[in-house]
Amino acid sequence: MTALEVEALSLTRQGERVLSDISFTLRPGEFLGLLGPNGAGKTTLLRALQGLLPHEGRSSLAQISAEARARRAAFLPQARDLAWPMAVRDLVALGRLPWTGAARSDDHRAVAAALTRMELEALADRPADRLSGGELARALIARLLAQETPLLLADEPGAGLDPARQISTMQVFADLAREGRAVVASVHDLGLAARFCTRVLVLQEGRLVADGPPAEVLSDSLLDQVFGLRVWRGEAGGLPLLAPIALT
Ligand SMILES: Nc1ncnc2c1ncn2[C@@H]1O[C@H](COP(=O)(O)OP(=O)(O)OP(=O)(O)O)[C@@H](O)[C@H]1O
Repeated sequence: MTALEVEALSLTRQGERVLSDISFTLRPGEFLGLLGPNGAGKTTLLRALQGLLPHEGRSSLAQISAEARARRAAFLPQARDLAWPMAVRDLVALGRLPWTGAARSDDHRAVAAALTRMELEALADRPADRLSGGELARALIARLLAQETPLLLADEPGAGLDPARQISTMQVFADLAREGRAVVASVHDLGLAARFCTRVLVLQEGRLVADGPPAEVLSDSLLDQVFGLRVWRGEAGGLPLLAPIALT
């Protein structure tokens, strides 16, 4: 059983090749970190594989109806927009909209669980337009969680979060993967990707240049070649530490 199959996906925008021949298969239990420099194609890939952008090739998610897709995959876009002011609890409850019939009896539990996972209980009744940027980012992640889909797609979920919240959010995604969901998140923090992701996929100029466990993929030569970075490496609590030091 697979959570997502992407086969030979390519995309051209304004005559420029933005994605070239991307193929990968994701299984339940995987937390995939999508890495790559600015402009490498991470956002484009996250959108194209849902069928939100015209592309060549195949994605299992792009082939199904929008209704079925919303029950299979939840998406956190890069923009942290709030369409109109509403209480945080109601914002999170929007994640339940794809569900109908008997599944709606789970709404209360799913919203409460998402608020708890993102430590938002104390803010649940606050109008979402009166949150800080990081608090709103957490509320939007809670909306993603409340959708309770087998696959979660998140574009830079750590953006705007303080270091502790970045760690706890990566931990939430890692836990969800361990519980049997599949997660794809674009991540700029190589250290967090190394610690929490079970697998990383590295994009460079729209091409897939590496795919595998972080310990194997994030070699000195790859980080030099793709990011132009030299890193410090260590270990804490049985998990790898990796911190950029300088440009190569
Ligand atoms: N609307 C658009 N029209 C044309 N080109 C675009 C458009 N949006 C993005 N691009 C180009 O597509 C390429 C990939 O962009 P994308 O946003 O997917 O990169 P990214 O890896 O998500 O970058 P970042 O880390 O900066 O968020 C870039 O060269 C970008 O300039």
